[in-house]
Amino acid sequence: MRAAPLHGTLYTGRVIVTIDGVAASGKSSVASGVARALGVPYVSSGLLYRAATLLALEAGAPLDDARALLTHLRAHPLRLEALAGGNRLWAGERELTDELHSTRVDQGVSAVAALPEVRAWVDAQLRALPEPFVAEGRDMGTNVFPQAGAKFYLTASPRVRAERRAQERPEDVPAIEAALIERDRRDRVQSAPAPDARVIDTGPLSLEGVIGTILAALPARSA
Ligand SMILES: Nc1ncnc2c1ncn2[C@@H]1O[C@H](COP(=O)(O)OP(=O)(O)OP(=O)(O)O)[C@@H](O)[C@H]1O
Ligand SMILES: Nc1ccn([C@H]2C[C@H](O)[C@@H](COP(=O)(O)O)O2)c(=O)n1
Repeated sequence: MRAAPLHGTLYTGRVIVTIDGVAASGKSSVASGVARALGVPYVSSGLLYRAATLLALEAGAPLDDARALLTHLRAHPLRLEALAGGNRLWAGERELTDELHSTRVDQGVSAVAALPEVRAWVDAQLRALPEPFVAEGRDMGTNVFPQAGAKFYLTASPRVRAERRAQERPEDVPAIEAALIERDRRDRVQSAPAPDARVIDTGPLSLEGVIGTILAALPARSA
């Protein structure tokens, strides 16, 4: 992996790197590694959709009721703390981060993310963040930051992704694989590579290998 100083001057300006991809393709791990190497924060957009879903579930609000969800979000403002080492998500003084990757949030989040009003709300939070940063999600390179200096899109087969995720969760590989395929299907509308994104199949690569591939592909000067 390249050392941070190589990109130190490049990423002090208004530069955004986007890393999109399918569920569990390694977006947040890779974005964190790239951000650390560049000495900038990374931004996990999925956490905002996950937090909106958790609050709706807790309030017993229907996940397809955009008006109720937005009213709730305005009453309970969320704050994304974007750091290179990891992102944290707060609702007022309460930290939600550790509750955002539960199975029930996984199952509900695609319905919430399908609502245009919620997407507009999330996009506004993201566009208000100070540059530079590495942004990961589904539509960072296509919709939210089309002006980004460098764009990547991560893929891997559902089986590979499920095997990786099974190392983190006490569920069996076929059940995780089926859930990933279903979430990919539900997120398909907003999850496509930008025409100018480099697509990376992470299947044959280690985490360090993917991070190194991205660092090596960054333009020498893109500000
Ligand atoms: N290239 C890789 N080689 C091996 N393991 C990897 C690789 N990329 C990611 N992983 C592992 O796969 C798991 C999923 O990665 P991660 O959580 O970063 O994916 P994600 O795309 O952000 O997931 P989600 O879409 O659910 O938010 C983690 O355990 C991570 O360490
Ligand atoms: N830019 C984004 C980011 C996320 N989503 C949706 C789709 C995912 O199922 C969900 C959780 O994201 P993850 O943590 O898996 O990255 O949020 C989206 O539609 N657009």
